[in-house]
Amino acid sequence: MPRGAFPHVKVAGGFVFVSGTSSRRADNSFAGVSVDGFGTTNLDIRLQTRAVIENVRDLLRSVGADLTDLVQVTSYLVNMNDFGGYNEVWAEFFDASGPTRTTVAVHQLPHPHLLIEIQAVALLPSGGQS
Ligand SMILES: O=C(O)C/C=C/C(=O)C(=O)O
Repeated sequence: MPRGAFPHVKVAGGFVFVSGTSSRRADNSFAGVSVDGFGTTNLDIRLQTRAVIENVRDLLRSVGADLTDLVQVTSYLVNMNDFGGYNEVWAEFFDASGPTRTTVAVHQLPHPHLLIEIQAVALLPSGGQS
């Protein structure tokens, strides 16, 4: 469920628009977040990036598209020091034939445990024709 009055995904004009997506799971916990025996919270950019891309993939599949249909991605990192780990996991899913990409660092994301959020646009495989 979105945490506000907006959809996770919207189809318009043959394109699929995916709202800012995090590593949030259905139970509202986050992938890539763990708390050790001392109560210290550890955030993992690789696990979060993988979960975010998989969440985007699930949203695309819910409207008949997939990661291969992505044309444009904007990634928001809280810390550009995470760029290496993020980029490494990105390469597990995409190569230079994948979507155009812009990566920026932002001051904050909607939850303090989030290191990354991704917003994306895909072209419906059918071009919107049914
Ligand atoms: O909170 C999330 O899991 C994903 C982020 C959502 C937004 O960017 C938003 O609420 O606008």
